[in-house]
Amino acid sequence: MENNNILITDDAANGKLNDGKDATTNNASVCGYDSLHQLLAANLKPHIFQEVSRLLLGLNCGKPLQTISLAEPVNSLSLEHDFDLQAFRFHADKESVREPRIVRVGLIQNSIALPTTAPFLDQKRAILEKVKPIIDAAGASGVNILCLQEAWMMPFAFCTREKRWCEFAEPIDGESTRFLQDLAIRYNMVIVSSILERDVSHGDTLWNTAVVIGNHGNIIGKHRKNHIPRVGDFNESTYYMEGNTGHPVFETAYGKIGINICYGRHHPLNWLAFGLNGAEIVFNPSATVGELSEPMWPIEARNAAIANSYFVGSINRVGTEIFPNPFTSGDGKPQHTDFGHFYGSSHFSAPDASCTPSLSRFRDGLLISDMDLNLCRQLKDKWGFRMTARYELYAKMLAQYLKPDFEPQVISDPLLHKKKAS
Ligand SMILES: NC(=O)NCCC(=O)O
Repeated sequence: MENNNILITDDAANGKLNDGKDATTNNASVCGYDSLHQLLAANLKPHIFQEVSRLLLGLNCGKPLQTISLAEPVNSLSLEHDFDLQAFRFHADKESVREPRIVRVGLIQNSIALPTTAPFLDQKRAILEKVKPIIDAAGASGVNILCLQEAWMMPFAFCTREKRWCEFAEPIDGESTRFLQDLAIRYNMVIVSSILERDVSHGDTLWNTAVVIGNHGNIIGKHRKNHIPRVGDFNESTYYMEGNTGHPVFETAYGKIGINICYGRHHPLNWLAFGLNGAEIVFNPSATVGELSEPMWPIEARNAAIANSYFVGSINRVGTEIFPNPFTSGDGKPQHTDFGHFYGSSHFSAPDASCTPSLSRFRDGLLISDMDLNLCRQLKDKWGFRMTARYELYAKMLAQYLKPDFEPQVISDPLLHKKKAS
């Protein structure tokens, strides 16, 4: 079947793709492919694919995003431990006053390692063990800043509402932080680790927290998730409250970073606040499922990067996690034992509207990107979003809106009421 110069085979139209892969071989795949990008690359003629990529991924400094080839042992690690590995480079224009500020950033997505019925300590240790070779690959690639997915050290059990999963919580300097501190020192790498935190100084309170570990293994600080979801099976408010750390930006050896944890990505003001505090890269460690959010996933982060003139690193976990006891979603539908499929698809977005292809929808993965942080200011100079933002207008509007006697500014068509009256 030939359609406007795009090759769509009859097999593809019927669910079989033209390399013989069956669209149904892996439910979590994109018609048999790891990602939409791979599906398009394999099924479009090269010149069509180039044009589709220009529109889908944008251009960086007027060109398609460059890939980077990584030296051994990185490729061997990815083969041996079966994780997706991709690497790209975002350029900025050459400036005459400032030197380029190139930083290598990594994102890791992973599934859990043992069934959720295994003893909790075994589950956590197995995840740490599984993620270690991926961190080693990041370290061997010279990654400067690495971010892991939301609550990477445990199954995302917050769908169950069962309190026993609280046992996975750790203090800021707990087991998983200590594990990462050693790796941060070994690889001279900043690591952002999103954990279920137990705040022992405040009555054993729980938080959803990102710990920022410096490249000398020191704990630079923490940020607690600002917006807690109450959607679908995301029953996180049963476990922890809205964060109390504001919108900190951490000045690290490699750049200024912020962390907008998962559901916070739906809140443009949350993204804005990290930008106002000077972030150059904002990470979005997430845990979200296909049915709920997949069409939103590539849009929100990219929009945040554009609107706030910074880079965004989006990370989502992978796999389907089955829990021992069934639960319902309060929607009259049958009870079930899983959240749905965590669709991975981690990627980077840049302030110039370009973005990388996504990692696999169903495999563990490491995404690496070099980024010249000079691009942030170059985009501020070009588009002037900060200058033209009219913050004073919105500060006034929000101050009004927060008052109990707020009245929406609506100007009704007088004819509307006349018609209603007659
Ligand atoms: N972990 C989390 O906040 N998930 C909420 C669902 C979503 O934001 O897609």
